[in-house]
Amino acid sequence: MANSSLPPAEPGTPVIVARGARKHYGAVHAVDGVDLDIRAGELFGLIGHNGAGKSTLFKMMLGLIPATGGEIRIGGAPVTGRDFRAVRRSVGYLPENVVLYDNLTGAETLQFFAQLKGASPAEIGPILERVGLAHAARRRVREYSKGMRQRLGFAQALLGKPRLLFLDEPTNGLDPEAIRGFYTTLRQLRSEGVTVVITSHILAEIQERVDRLAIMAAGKIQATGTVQSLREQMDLPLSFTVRVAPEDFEAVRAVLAHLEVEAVEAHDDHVRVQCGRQSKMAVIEALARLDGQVRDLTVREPSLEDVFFGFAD
Ligand SMILES: Nc1ncnc2c1ncn2[C@@H]1O[C@H](COP(=O)(O)OP(=O)(O)OP(=O)(O)O)[C@@H](O)[C@H]1O
Repeated sequence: MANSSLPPAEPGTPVIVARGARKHYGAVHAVDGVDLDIRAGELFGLIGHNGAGKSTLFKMMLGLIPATGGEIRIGGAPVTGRDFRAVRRSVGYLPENVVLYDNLTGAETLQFFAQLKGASPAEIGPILERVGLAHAARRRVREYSKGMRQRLGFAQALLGKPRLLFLDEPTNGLDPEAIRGFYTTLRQLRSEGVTVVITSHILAEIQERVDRLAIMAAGKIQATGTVQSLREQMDLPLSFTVRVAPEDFEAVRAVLAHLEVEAVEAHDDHVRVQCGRQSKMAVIEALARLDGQVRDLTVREPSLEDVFFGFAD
């Protein structure tokens, strides 16, 4: 069971609440009036350009740097207040650049962090197993690859059975297989009731994996929601690829002629159609009339990258 200092919350109830959170460094408004509700048991993504303010917001949420203004509460406790010390024990944090000691082995590293956190040394073996480092437990960190160091950083964040995890760029340096394994572990943690907040620059990686996300730019949250709801908010066009023989290109144009479509372009063996979401079903119905001529049809939703540039630029 997890520590009781951050009490288990009903899934869906806000566990992190930010209201007007600000951090100014002189003229640099690193975090500039952030309102955010992160719910218990969700896998929440925070994305933004370099310098958008993500790491600063993380550190504020952890109570590591004082705010210039506004308030952040975790489990109801203001992160700058006395009660937060107890809550902090149920929070795991993987900083963007985790500091590791080259002369220690993986197991010794976790012993060191376990002491700092007041976590039981009995957790170390299972955690090393969980992050896929059991085989390297007795090797010195000096000999670790970048991906192994990152796994060890993740392992230290898991000490103390946190109910809330802040992971700043956790997949930095991981290969595709390791990234897949990492997200499997996150889903297991979520099923155990852990709330996970993660930042990443790799939008393709995050878009299918988080429950909700926030897009941050210039210290502000520009949009929050599921990937699908952000797509709908941005109202970017859908893209159809209609595979037809060149002699049928005109037939495609003809059935679409009276519909609201933004573009119809002929390519080697297909026609590319762009339309607003509201026209999607009408376009599908029209193309279905070309049964026999249309060989295949794919509909592409805007990617998170498309949505991101819409909100963050
Ligand atoms: N200690 C500091 N003193 C002065 N400015 C700072 C400090 N920490 C951060 N900043 C500035 O605040 C802004 C936000 O930085 P932050 O590291 O939070 O961005 P980020 O979104 O995490 O970026 P990245 O994706 O590159 O990690 C930047 O302009 C940065 O230069």
